[in-house]
Amino acid sequence: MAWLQLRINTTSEHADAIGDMLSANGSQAVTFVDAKDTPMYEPKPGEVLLWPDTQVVGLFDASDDMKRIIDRLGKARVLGADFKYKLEPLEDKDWEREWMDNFHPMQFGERLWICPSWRDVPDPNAVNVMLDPGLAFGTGTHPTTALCLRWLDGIDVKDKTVVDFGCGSGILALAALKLGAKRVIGIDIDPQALQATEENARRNDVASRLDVYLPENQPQIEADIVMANILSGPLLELQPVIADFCQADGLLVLSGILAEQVPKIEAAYRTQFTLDKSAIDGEWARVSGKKHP
Ligand SMILES: C[S@@+](CC[C@H](N)C(=O)[O-])C[C@H]1O[C@@H](n2cnc3c(N)ncnc32)[C@H](O)[C@@H]1O
Repeated sequence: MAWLQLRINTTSEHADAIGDMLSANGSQAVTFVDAKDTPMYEPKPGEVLLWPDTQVVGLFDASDDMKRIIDRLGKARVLGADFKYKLEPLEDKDWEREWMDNFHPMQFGERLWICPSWRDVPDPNAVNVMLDPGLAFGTGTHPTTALCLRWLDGIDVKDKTVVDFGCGSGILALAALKLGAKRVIGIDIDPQALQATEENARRNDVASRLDVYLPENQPQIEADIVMANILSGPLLELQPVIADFCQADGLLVLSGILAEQVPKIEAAYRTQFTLDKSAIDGEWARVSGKKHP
């Protein structure tokens, strides 16, 4: 099916109303994108943040009468008859295939490879995690995941118990299991993430050493290693929970933190952990350390 994209630059104040108008005029999907390059911090629960310069993008069937639609939009007060827009054809692609074609095996540190489950492994002797993230976050392409994977590759995981808080696709949990962890607990607020984590564990023949939980059912355990790649807001809010998962002398790695948020995270965790020098990848950071004895 062929599609047309209608792009309208506006402000965060009018973006919602314009999005509604596009939907009312037959747009099959409406997305909001940053019209400039403005950093956006995480929203509070239930809050939707838009950029000060927001571009509203409507997706229309190529057979829609765009001239009539644009004339109608021009009658709206928030736009006006001579509003600026860009109309462009959207190449018809198999989007799922496209994503899969662009996901390739990646090496992290010395031993660890994340390999899409539908591809051959480049090095059969490496520690290979076969992964299909499905709808969950965590392919290894995001710097926050990469920072944690490199850290994991650099420590001794053999026979350790591990908590992966915010497990997403299970990428960190599986990496720990493939590196020899005795037992891993994966926790996530998203049931689809727990499902992806379990499926990936079966795919890697490590399911018998993994248990997954929603936060409300999470067990009270003290692990040798605790990993949490969630955003800085929940890392601060859940500091007591995350810290309590780590036993004395246990190791902690945190990511999902913007570089400028590091001091706040360090201040919150320094009370119970001796922290390493933070690691930075682009705008993202990793904080790691060892729990006080
Ligand atoms: C950035 S993803 C990380 C996924 C994976 N661990 C990785 O490193 O790529 C964060 C995950 O944490 C989950 N999450 C966010 N807030 C959470 C919370 N308060 N408790 C548990 N999980 C949470 C999200 O559903 C998401 O799957």
